[in-house]
Amino acid sequence: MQRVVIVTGANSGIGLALCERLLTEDSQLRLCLACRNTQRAEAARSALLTSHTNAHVDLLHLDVGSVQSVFTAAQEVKARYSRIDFLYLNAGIMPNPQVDVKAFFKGLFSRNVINMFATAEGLLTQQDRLNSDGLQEVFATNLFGHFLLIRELEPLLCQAGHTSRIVWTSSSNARRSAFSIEDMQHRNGTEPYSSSKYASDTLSLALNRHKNNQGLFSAVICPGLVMTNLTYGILPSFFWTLIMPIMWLHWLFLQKSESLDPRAKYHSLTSGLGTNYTQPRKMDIDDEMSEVLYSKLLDLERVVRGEANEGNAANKLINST
Ligand SMILES: NC(=O)C1=CN([C@@H]2O[C@H](COP(=O)(O)OP(=O)(O)OC[C@H]3O[C@@H](n4cnc5c(N)ncnc54)[C@H](OP(=O)(O)O)[C@@H]3O)[C@@H](O)[C@H]2O)C=CC1
Ligand SMILES: CC(C)CCC[C@@H](C)[C@H]1CC[C@H]2C3=C(CC[C@]12C)[C@@]1(C)CCC(=O)[C@@H](C)[C@@H]1CC3
Repeated sequence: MQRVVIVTGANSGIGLALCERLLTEDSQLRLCLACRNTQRAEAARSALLTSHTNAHVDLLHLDVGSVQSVFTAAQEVKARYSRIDFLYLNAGIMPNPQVDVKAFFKGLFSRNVINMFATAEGLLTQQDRLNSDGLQEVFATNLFGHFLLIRELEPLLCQAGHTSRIVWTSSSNARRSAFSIEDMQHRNGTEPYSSSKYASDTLSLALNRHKNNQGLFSAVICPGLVMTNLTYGILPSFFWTLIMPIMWLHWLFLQKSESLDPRAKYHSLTSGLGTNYTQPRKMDIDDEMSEVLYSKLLDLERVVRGEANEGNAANKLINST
């Protein structure tokens, strides 16, 4: 049977590379590129069709950072497909990133140096802002929009006798200490990216707990360091070329299909001999917090649904979460 796969943020970087790979693995796929920018999405579709001439590649307009766009896109998906086999939640942003150069040089001569290169711990801050729904933009894009999308698509994802998978593109930058359940949108901190990625790890656990019995399974992957628009937004490309000899240890990907552990994040790594492999590592998450996050996201969902029906008023949202 033709498998239906949806990829958010599919028009560039990891999302586009993933689509290439998926079509190489299974040319019969029904692949749907869920993107916010129609022009870039069409360019990505053309590029994919150049290398896979007979592929079925659909486009879907989706701004995952906008509640209304998620609702509209989900309606469209439900009209087009009768089920979803894979939903890759890959779209992500890291706005206005700043690298703390002083912390870098300090870290370079500390015992934490390997970890620093792998996770950017203590090095990266961002400037977040409120979006037009009154939500923090990084939270809305990297986490909440995807959560709403899952909720809207549950009829297609949770079907009797059928297994569907969700795959989150997380990050080694996800850190427990950057996330607070009292401030899940990260209004008061300077590491919204790390917080949102930690929240997606935690949410994945809760989704497994609530949805496995309905045939829906969630997994978290961690692509390592990949040269994309996101990384070029952090530092210019010549810099990356300069530090490449050091960074090659944290290089790209190989995913094997295996039975996935809901508490593990699947890291893409490269051995000293240049072989790519995937390694599951236990995530620093706990059941209780994942449950609280899940129910807080459901509360927020109720609020935005109320807002969407009334068609307005960001302020209520700001005050209620
Ligand atoms: N590059 C890296 O080293 C790492 C990346 N990641 C994660 O990988 C994922 C992909 O990022 P990457 O490929 O690196 O970066 P890119 O910037 O190349 O890709 C990000 C994609 O997400 C899309 N996107 C952003 N905001 C929205 C939105 N509101 N609605 C819909 N689509 C949106 C972008 O679309 P548009 O073109 O319109 O901006 C783009 O297609 C992210 O989740 C990132 O956090 C994780 C670890 C490391
Ligand atoms: C002299 C320079 C100012 C310092 C460069 C330090 C590098 C070790 C970091 C700079 C950007 C970092 C980074 C990541 C890891 C550490 C750095 C390469 C990530 C790969 C961490 C995981 C992610 O999600 C990526 C988006 C990060 C990209 C930036």
